[in-house]
Amino acid sequence: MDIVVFGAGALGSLVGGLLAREHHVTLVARDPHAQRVAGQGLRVTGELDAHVRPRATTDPTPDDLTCDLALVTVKAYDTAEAARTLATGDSDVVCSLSNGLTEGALVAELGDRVLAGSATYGAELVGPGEVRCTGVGRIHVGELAGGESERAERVAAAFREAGLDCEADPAMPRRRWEKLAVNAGINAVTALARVENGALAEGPGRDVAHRAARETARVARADGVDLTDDAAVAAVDTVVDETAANRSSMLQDVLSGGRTEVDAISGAVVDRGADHGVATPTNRTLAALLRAWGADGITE
Ligand SMILES: NC(=O)c1ccc[n+]([C@@H]2O[C@H](COP(=O)([O-])OP(=O)(O)OC[C@H]3O[C@@H](n4cnc5c(N)ncnc54)[C@H](O)[C@@H]3O)[C@@H](O)[C@H]2O)c1
Ligand SMILES: CC(C)(CO)[C@@H](O)C(=O)[O-]
Repeated sequence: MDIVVFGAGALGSLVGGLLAREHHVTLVARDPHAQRVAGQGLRVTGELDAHVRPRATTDPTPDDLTCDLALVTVKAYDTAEAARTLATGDSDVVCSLSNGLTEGALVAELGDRVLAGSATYGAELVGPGEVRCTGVGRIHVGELAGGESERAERVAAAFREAGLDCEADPAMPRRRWEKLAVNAGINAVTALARVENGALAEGPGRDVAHRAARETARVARADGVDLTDDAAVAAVDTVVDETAANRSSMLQDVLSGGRTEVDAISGAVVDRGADHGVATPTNRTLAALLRAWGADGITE
């Protein structure tokens, strides 16, 4: 398969690097990472080990972006720009692995080429040309509206050929909303309280994370997705348990003084809730506090 990975930072370099063992992969990345990959290849270290030579570019032409599959692995807030650039090429299928609700920005530019995706692999960019796998997870792909899908099966088979754990999921809408509930609960609370995920196993943070997840489930149901409050809360508890020692991606963003994905996570729950007349006071408060930090944030 001809595969473009748009936004090859941590996750995109890991997934793109592993796919390059079997497929023709182009990484769209930024320098100095792109330059190092183009010159010396990409090393995958940590829980997996590979040295591969995908193509890498910072400034893709429409020809570079013409492919069987474009994977979008930018931070959620860069999705709209990625979609505009991808629209200059001719990709058969486009699939985002970013956290948060990003499909609106993709569909606006790329229409029905867009598939939903999610990834639970863990990745850190160690430095130019090297990505560390911090957790072997699983990738799911499927139609935005759900249902069986030949093209999602094709994508999943191509991932498996390259040795990645990947399944086509006919219930992607539910999977994505459940992941949103997890991120709305864990990411926002750990980023604001400055605690590891495991701190939400008990105490006041747990209660706030549960409230945020229950609100997300209510909005999901108003959106036509069958996600119960109990299932959303159970998903938060499972991830807290399985990733107790992790610093969530949003906590890492706050600690490094970077921009957070608040708009696509807590903010998306609030906005979608407002569309359906569902009150989301906990997510509204979390989003406001994260935005207050983002406007004037102290990192020490
Ligand atoms: N890192 C993980 O373990 C992990 C796991 C699951 C999901 N995610 C999600 O995946 C997404 C990406 O996360 P990440 O940790 O890889 O972030 P990251 O910041 O390491 O990677 C994103 C990369 O996209 C690049 N980029 C953005 N716009 C670009 C453009 N126009 N041209 C070229 N490059 C561009 C950035 O420079 C950056 O290197 C996020 O939504 C995150 O929540 C990450
Ligand atoms: C699953 C998760 C919450 C684990 O830290 C992760 O999605 C994150 O950090 O964004």
